[in-house]
Amino acid sequence: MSVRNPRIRHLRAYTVDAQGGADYHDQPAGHWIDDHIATPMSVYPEYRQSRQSFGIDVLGSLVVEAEADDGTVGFAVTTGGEPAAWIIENHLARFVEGAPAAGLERIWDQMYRSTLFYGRKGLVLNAISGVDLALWDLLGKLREQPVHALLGGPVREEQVFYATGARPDLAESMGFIGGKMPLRHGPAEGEEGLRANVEAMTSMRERVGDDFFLAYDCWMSLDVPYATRLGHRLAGQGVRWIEEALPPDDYWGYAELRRNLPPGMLTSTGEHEAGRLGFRLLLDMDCADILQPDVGWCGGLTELVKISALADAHGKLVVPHGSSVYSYHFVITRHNSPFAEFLMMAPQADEVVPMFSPLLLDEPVPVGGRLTLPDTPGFGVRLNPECALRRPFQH
Ligand SMILES: C[C@H](O)[C@H](O)[C@@H](O)[C@@H](O)C(=O)O
Ligand SMILES: [Mg+2]
Repeated sequence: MSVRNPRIRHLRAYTVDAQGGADYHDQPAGHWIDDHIATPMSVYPEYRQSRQSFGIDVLGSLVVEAEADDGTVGFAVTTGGEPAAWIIENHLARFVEGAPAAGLERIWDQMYRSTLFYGRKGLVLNAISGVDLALWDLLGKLREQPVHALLGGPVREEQVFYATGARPDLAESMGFIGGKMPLRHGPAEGEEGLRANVEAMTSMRERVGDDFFLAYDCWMSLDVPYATRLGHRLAGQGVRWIEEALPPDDYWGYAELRRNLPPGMLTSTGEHEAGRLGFRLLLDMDCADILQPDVGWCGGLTELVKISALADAHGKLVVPHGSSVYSYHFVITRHNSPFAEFLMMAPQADEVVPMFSPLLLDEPVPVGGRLTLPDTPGFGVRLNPECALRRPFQH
């Protein structure tokens, strides 16, 4: 069998006008994901009730297409919208076009080094991730292999999932192994808020079985004293981990919190961290038991492979944040990623719907909390032709 290894002739970045998609925080009113959820902005009463009120959905979805000179097209979706599209078209495309489709490492390195003067994390790494994932999809299609095969192949037959959403009790009945709820109140909401946070978890524990794990997602909203008190008030309730309690740059705080939490209650973070050096800091400083890179934000699959190897060498789990099919292809190939996250995108978290709906076709979802990935080449998904793409900048 001959190996097709053409060059990349075109890189294109699009935005999408539809709601939802890769920017899954962009949902209609009444959706659980935009209900009263604790955030760093909860210190301001006027921004407590809705995350959209402070702009959680301003970026929008990004679609990146990479076309090889034999006409094969790979693509990926993530968040980033117009600002990321601008970076890709005006800056990153030069490192991709003309390069061999199998030259992922060199392309990644050039994108990263050339943007260091304004990048390193955040939006620029979103853009790099989008390009990197599109290139993995392209390579899989050229090689006629699923991405998980390019990564070394599955280490297990099927993937099990925990669910994130407002209704872990319903998730349990759907077959998920655990449920993670958003914390609703931040420190500025005082003792009453703390009591409500504890009561919400206590009542959820009463509604689920003893073997079903629960976790609290704090979305960067707390400080060390509050998170420590919350952890101790929840002791004995089968709370497996306290997630992203602090701002992502507070490595010192995470290390302290990890020491403070009651035995058996783990610390997790990394959803808003990027790059192997960011994760190295989390590991070196003993900040967390579980790392949660988002493959659409942390630098893509090329970087996630390195982050995961570092974590593995430190005996830590990597349970990637969301990112749908892009993380499933990775998780199935690694022993230190024993389960995956599924974000419940149904407005009331009462049914399983594809996370990036309506943007992708063939997006796999867990059934009974489990998933066997198909062997379709690349990531095995297609763009939904009903979602109109717009290319705001063309190089
Ligand atoms: C539910 C959380 O507040 C976020 O919306 C979600 O993106 C995330 O933090 C997660 O871990 O899934
Ligand atoms: Mg989270």
